Amino acid sequence: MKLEILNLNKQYANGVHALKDVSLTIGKGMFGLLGPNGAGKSSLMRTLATLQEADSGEVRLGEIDVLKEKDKVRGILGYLPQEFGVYPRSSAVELLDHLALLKGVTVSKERKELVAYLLQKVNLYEHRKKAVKSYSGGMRQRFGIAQCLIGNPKLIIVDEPTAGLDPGERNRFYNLLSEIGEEAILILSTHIVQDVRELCTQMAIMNQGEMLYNGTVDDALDLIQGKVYEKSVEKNSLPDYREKHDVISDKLVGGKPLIHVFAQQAPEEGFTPADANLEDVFFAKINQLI
Ligand SMILES: Nc1ncnc2c1ncn2[C@@H]1O[C@H](COP(=O)(O)OP(=O)(O)OP(=O)(O)O)[C@@H](O)[C@H]1O
Repeated sequence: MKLEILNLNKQYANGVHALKDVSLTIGKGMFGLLGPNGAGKSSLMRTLATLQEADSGEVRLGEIDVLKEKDKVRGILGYLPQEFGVYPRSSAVELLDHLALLKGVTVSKERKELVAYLLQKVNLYEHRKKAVKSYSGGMRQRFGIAQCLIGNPKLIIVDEPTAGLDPGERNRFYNLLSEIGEEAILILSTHIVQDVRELCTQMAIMNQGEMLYNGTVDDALDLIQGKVYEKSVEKNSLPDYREKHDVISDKLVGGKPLIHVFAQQAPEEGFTPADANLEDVFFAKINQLI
């Protein structure tokens, strides 16, 4: 099964054009949708999850017309939104049981087995009786994945799932995602480059409603391989470098800015070839250098 998005457009009432002729084809496995805040990722995810109308365009999931046959999509969709609200006092078991019932698992014994299976899968079984509200960020996100998996979805959408997780929690969450990403189409929407680098082979980069890149992570890296140079510079000379060079990014290393520039050859004294990474591709695309 493939997800095909064709010329999708969305303009909000305030005039913001959140999706501009967006086209993408996504197959089975983990797909990374990368973009800075405000790029339009959530608008796209909400549209795919049938929670929001597009102005024009087409989306097909296998034989299903996603924009028209919403109930069919919902039957095979797992969605973890950016803001995942939970009922204040319900335990994980109660909440999952309730959600499974809403999703049509009406036989009580079946539901009980499913809930236990899901809680084990996301490693929350021993915390099953605690209120979800009391969970840490990482546990809550894993609970979010458990509810996503009810009904054995063919399309799984997770929107910015690792924001706010500490490194340990993030790693646990990565492992869980990579496990479930094998059997379905899984779209991971994120502004965190590391999420995509560690988990995805296929990816897209989006900014201001436009798709700037769509392809493999390796091809993305090839776009800049051998064309990134770095130099540690003084803070007050940054504007100068920005003016003279195609600066991809600057970040503080040991309190001093380390700049990455895009160039066909070593630009000047003091620059050394950098190991180009996905973050370089991301910023080079966003800043329209490539
Ligand atoms: N309901 C809405 N009404 C008006 N403007 C909106 C609405 N939802 C989103 N926007 C605007 O559309 C643009 C895209 O927002 P969207 O939330 O889709 O981006 P995003 O890439 O998911 O970013 P973030 O990570 O910040 O949520 C932004 O400029 C945002 O302010």
